[in-house]
Amino acid sequence: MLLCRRTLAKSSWKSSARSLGLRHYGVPPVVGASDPRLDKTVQVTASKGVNITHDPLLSKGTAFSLAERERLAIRGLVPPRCQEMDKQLLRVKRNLDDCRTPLAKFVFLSALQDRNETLFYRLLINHLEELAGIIYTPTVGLACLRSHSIYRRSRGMYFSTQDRGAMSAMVYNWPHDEVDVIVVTDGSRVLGLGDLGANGMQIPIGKLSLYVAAGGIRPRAVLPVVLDVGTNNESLLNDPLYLGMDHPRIEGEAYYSFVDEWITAVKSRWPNALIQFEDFKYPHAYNLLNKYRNKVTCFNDDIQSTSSITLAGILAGLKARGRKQEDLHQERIICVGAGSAGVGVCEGIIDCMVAQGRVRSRDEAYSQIWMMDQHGLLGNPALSAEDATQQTVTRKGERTQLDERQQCYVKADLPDRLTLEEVVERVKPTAILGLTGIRGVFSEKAIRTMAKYEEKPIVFPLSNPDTHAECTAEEAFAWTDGRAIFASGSPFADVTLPNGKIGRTNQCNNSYSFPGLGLGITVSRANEVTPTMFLETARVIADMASPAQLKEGTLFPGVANLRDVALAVGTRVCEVAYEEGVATAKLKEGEMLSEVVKNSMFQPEYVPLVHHSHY
Ligand SMILES: NC(=O)C1=CN([C@@H]2O[C@H](COP(=O)(O)OP(=O)(O)OC[C@H]3O[C@@H](n4cnc5c(N)ncnc54)[C@H](OP(=O)(O)O)[C@@H]3O)[C@@H](O)[C@H]2O)C=CC1
Ligand SMILES: CC(=O)C(=O)O
Ligand SMILES: [Mg+2]
Repeated sequence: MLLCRRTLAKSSWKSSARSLGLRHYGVPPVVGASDPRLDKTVQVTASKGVNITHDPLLSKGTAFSLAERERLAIRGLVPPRCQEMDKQLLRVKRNLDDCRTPLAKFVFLSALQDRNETLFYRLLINHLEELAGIIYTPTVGLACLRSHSIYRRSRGMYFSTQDRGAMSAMVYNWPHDEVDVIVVTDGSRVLGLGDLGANGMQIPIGKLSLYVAAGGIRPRAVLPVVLDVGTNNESLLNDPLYLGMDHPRIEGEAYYSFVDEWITAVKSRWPNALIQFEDFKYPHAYNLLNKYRNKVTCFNDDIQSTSSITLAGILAGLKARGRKQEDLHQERIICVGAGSAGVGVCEGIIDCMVAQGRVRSRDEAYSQIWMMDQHGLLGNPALSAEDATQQTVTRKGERTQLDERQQCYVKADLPDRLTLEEVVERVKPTAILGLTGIRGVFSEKAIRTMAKYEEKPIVFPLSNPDTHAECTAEEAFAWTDGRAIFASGSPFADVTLPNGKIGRTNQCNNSYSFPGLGLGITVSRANEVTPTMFLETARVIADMASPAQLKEGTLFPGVANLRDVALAVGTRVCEVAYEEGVATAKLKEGEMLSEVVKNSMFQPEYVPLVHHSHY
């Protein structure tokens, strides 16, 4: 049907709209309207012509119908044949498969996202398992390292030290009034790759792509942000192509007041937006979380959603061993890494032990976790001097003062700075977690010793990307005679064991938790992110694997099912928001929360585009 723009009266357009099966033709919705369900029916736009074909949120590439081409003034601007999404998917997948390297695939997918987000997200959802490893860890790590070389087009917003005093005006440069989720980094600890300054932008972009693909947040309602406070990375500072500020990081009061100006600016324009702090180095990560957690809707991904998924992995691991989740307090856990993620993960485990009511005090829960940093065990310095058996290597540099969070884990009965091998021999752990960013920290000797005492040791090298994992899957299975319950931060392939059986690998990454958390918080419009939300996220995910999967060592649904995981988590988080009185969205009488959450999830489909003058 060809609709002629010039002769189409408003009333006749409405009847034509009805015949096209459009549901929202009554009250003109605005672009980016607050009800996400509007996006599924008809999209109203003030744009025309190339402003549509060049807008990744509006473009359909070759799929504009003749009627749309006519009424939106794009006749002749695209090839004549109207080719629907199935053919487009065929084309982009073939082109993607032709890319020789993961980084080339990353660049290809970024370009697709920049010209047609609907197609990008459909492709991503259809091939989530394969493509998550490109837009997210491990390839996103390489993209961050090379970001200044592969730069094509800007996405998201940068706020830098030259923008002091201007941020409250700058937020209005963003073209969308509705922002549901902001992921912000200062690039100070990007995965396990260290300080990458403004190159860190690829992390918020990748996280938000998963917020959309898995969590069903609308693409137009996400905002990736870099706070460019400088970098201490000499090689970037000396690189003429580097795109960030060319000075060392600001610290102290200058740093915190910079972040404060940004938070104030963001909240003045988008008071309901969820802010996810990402890849901030320790202790800034904790300081910012503690400063803002009761003032704005925010959480720290590395601290809190990592704790949810790691706790889920341990709880599922207990079931895989034939134990109960309530046996958590009997686990002896070594956590190698005492930074944001290590401390955050352990706090989640402690919270769970306390919530399960199986420990008499929080201190009793702390006694089940042995924490290590690069200097070794957090132990008792007075005992180190006396301990004759201690083989502690001479370690360079002094440990800076442990803060009150880390102090909780100090073991008074063990010498300070014991090596991993020494700790394993003395503690006989049942589980070991790696959150160091350092490849090879789990030594063969340590894991073999662990496997002497525990039939099914939980071995979780959680650092990203894969090149920075504390051990590989092959190593973990080889050193435990195939008995390890294994999960890593970045994906590792299953391992064929010498006896022909398969050593199952799991990806234990916060990508299992943050999309659902964001979904539940967005739908409920929670004004606070509560500790229960993280505990319940863990519980929901821990219960997802079937007994048969657990028996063979599979702890979670595969990455291909991230959308189902996010729906389950999002529904529970939404319920918690109402139960705890932090939800501000009104529910209609008789509405089922699970249906509300499900229906709110963005689906990448082409919807009819309507120019607003037609209303
Ligand atoms: N799987 C997932 O979902 C997630 C994984 N991570 C990964 O966790 C890692 C750490 O992140 P984060 O905690 O934020 O980083 P931080 O920099 O805050 O902490 C790193 C910690 O590792 C310790 N460390 C460094 N080298 C060694 C070593 N050789 N032996 C023992 N400990 C060591 C550091 O000790 P010291 O203080 O003495 O230097 C520090 O305590 C990153 O690689 C990240 O990718 C993070 C979040 C989520
Ligand atoms: C996964 C993640 O957030 C990290 O490695 O930092
Ligand atoms: Mg992170």
